[in-house]
Amino acid sequence: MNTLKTTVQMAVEKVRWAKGSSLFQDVPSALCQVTMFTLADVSEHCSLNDCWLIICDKVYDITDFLRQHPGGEDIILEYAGRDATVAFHGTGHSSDTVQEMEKYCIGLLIEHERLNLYTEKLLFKP
Ligand code: HEM
Repeated sequence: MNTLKTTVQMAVEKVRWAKGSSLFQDVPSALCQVTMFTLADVSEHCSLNDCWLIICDKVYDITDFLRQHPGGEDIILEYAGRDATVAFHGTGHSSDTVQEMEKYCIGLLIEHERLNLYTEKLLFKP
């Protein structure tokens, strides 16, 4: 796996995301570690038993949730291993879901491969 995780990157990301996202709220900064993934990393997790998605540049491992998804597992599997931002927001998920899903977040997309860094702010915190 090509996972990139360096001290400098983690420090920069921590500050950025603490400002713009609920991801690290209430997490003591000394314990705050951000794992970076490339698109290639994420693409390796594209099956029913190992399913990652990218939504707003965050990486989610939803393997444990997949079979309980109210919209069905097939619709998510179409996006397994890749970016599902537009599909996720296009299907009008509730704000409760947006908060709850943070427990599945395992890290961030590496900066130069991001598309939607500020989208979360625009969509969820008008
Ligand atoms: C982390 C990823 C996801 C989570 C945690 C999630 C969770 C949920 C939840 C809790 C609902 C019930 C409605 C609500 O409260 O929002 C729902 C509905 C739905 N989801 Fe997702 N979802 C995810 C990704 C996706 C993706 C990528 C799609 C692709 C199009 C999708 C399509 C749908 C559809 C179509 C419904 C409506 C089901 C219905 O009302 O019959 N979801 N999802």
